[in-house]
Amino acid sequence: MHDIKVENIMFSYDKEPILENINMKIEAGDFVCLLGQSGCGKSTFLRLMAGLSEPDSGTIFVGDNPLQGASLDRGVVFQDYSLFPWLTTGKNIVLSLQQKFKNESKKDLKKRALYYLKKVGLEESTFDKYPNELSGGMRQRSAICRSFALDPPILLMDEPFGALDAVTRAKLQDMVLDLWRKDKENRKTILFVTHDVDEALLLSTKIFVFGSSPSKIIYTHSFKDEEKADRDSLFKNEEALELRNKLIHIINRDIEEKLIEGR
Ligand SMILES: Nc1ncnc2c1ncn2[C@@H]1O[C@H](COP(=O)(O)OP(=O)(O)OP(=O)(O)O)[C@@H](O)[C@H]1O
Repeated sequence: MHDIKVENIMFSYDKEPILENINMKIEAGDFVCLLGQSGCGKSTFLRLMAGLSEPDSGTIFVGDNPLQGASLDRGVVFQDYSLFPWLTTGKNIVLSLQQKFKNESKKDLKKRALYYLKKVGLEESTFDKYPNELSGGMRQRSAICRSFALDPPILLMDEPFGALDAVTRAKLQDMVLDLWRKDKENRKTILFVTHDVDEALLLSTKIFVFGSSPSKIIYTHSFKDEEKADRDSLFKNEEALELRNKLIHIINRDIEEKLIEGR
């Protein structure tokens, strides 16, 4: 369990600056939501966190160690489910587990996969089904199942529920919150990209709002434990409503400023 420190990260694509001077402090066990308008660089930042790209300058520390490349310590869930279509769901999960739990037998890995399939609300029979035989929600549950079964201390989630209908989305939000909360001793640090303010308010212990062109952090909010609203109280709690309006205002202002700049 390690804190994460992001120091002065700069990143550009083909000399086009995307991220400018990103600084963050994240405590181990935080549920962090990264908010911001479309195209501002949230996914780019998550790719840096995953070690899939390198910053032009600056350093990300996990504990005392500068982050270098991809690692099984950081699991990733993307919006597009990222399951190989030619393998059954079970084989997809076991294949990933084999990389981490090298000494475990296939039987034990299957047992582990089935345990987590149940945890994410999927039937055992899902194990033998191909991804195209599952609904979008079931595929995303499978991808989340794989990530939790791998048990990384840090989980990076890039708009994992963006493609789902509202009801499935709400169910999966509750499921991830539940999985994160229950693991009290060893709570994962989650970095979750979304452009949905309500989703961020429901899930996060900490919110970073990314501005655009090039992206800087334009607002940060940390919740104290007692402030945290749940789904039932979210829209009844005045402070949460005030924060919601503030976040929407900050993001809209950022969009308007970008439109004015582009004129
Ligand atoms: N591989 C790439 N090559 C060049 N430019 C890229 C590449 N990937 C992303 N970009 C650009 O970088 C900027 C940031 O993109 P990014 O996907 O990180 O934004 P985002 O905030 O995650 O957006 P969204 O919420 O729409 O997913 C955008 O202008 C995008 O067009």
